[in-house]
Amino acid sequence: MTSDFAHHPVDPEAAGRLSGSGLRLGLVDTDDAGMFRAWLQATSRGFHGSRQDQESLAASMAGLAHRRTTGVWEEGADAVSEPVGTVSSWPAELSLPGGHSVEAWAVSSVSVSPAHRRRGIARAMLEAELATASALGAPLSILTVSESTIYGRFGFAPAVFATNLTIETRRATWVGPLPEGRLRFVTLDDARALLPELHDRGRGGVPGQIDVWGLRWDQFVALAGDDRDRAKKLRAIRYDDAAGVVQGLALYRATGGEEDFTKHVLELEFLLSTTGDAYAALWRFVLGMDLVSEVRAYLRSVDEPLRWQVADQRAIKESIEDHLWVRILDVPIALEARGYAADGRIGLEVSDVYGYAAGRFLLTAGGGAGSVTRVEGAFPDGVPALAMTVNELSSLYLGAVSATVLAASGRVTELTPDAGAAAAALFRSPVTPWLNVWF
Ligand SMILES: CC(=O)SCCNC(=O)CCNC(=O)[C@H](O)C(C)(C)COP(=O)(O)OP(=O)(O)OC[C@H]1O[C@@H](n2cnc3c(N)ncnc32)[C@H](O)[C@@H]1OP(=O)(O)O
Repeated sequence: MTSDFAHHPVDPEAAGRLSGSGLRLGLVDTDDAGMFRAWLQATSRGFHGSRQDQESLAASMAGLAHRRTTGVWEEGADAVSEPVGTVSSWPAELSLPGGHSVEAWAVSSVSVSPAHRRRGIARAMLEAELATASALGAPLSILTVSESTIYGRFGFAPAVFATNLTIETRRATWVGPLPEGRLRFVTLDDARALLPELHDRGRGGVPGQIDVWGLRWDQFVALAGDDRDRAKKLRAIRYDDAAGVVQGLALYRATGGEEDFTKHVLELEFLLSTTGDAYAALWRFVLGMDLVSEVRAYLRSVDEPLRWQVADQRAIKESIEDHLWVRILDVPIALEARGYAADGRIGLEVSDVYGYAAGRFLLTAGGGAGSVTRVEGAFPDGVPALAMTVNELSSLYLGAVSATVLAASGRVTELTPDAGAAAAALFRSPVTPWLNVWF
């Protein structure tokens, strides 16, 4: 993808449509402090955030300047007035099954002023993002959503799920491994220095993870953001293995305990591990904490080994939600980028109201890799085939959703008997997809 993605001209079709309503779609020059500040304040208001103070504006400006930053203004508004629509985007490295990765067009900060909603501004901005991503050669786009009802119409679909855990510590006696390494508290600055390296070491093996930007790490350790109470209570603990190599880190806060001091809640904000050893050591530490009756953990994998490391699985209550949404734009490039757990062929008839992913494709998987050809007319004899929209193909892409389930739900049509099972075998991911950040 071109390194000049931030300056690629806005989509003329979407811009023309908005112009007909007295609105201007344009890029924010992130070197222009006044213009960028106004865009950031509009975005914050759109998400019911605080009016940003100078310190947090400065952090956002430094941390987000590299992104493509787009706004919508009322015609005639000057450059430093707040836009009525905001969106940002950038090429993110998305981990795929088989230890592969792809550059995906990440979309974030979609907001429209509450005074300008339901007039098609978000639609124009999203359609412009898809056109830009496609023009720049991105095979797919990704986002995390505030509401799950907005993005299906643009071809996005849930592709990675995440779970929030509530754990009753009294029942969660540790029965897992007893690692031989060492746990020790570190400062938030030290945690900040460790997080990117630990994340980068582990993310390639987990489909759905992305490369995380610096400002997000600052926010994790409360070095950015305006929640002072959170910053005061946040603790960081690292795990070094028996050889002395750092292999994991956890961030947590203890809250509550006012009525009964033995019943604090431990909010596990982040737990990152690069080995099973580090995972077990950090979870064991968290669950064994004195004066804590409940642990709450956020954005965890839907397939946590933890379930098998406590005496009573019912100590863990889960609340699963869609998390990462995917929108495939170029079917051959996207499907050839990932690895496959089985050999075989499958025919895919894909419809897409925007046209990007529409067509008939033959996927041939062998030796872990896949190749895709376009098919005119019928699929070859004997090849199992499925029909679906781009949404379902996007849900299947990372292996978190099974084609048999989508076939049973009626979302995917089996054009030949048992094609769902054949596709499920090909698309399956041996590692459960997971994404541990919002963007
Ligand atoms: C990737 C992310 O950034 S996720 C964050 C999304 N942003 C937010 O939640 C912030 C608060 N909300 C907002 O700023 C706005 O309400 C937005 C961005 C969600 C929608 O902006 P609008 O300009 O009002 O949307 P627009 O008028 O273009 O509507 C486009 C379509 O989405 C639908 N839509 C808009 N908002 C919603 C919603 N909250 N829930 C469900 N559907 C919605 C509209 O009905 C319309 O559907 P249609 O064209 O198929 O009939």
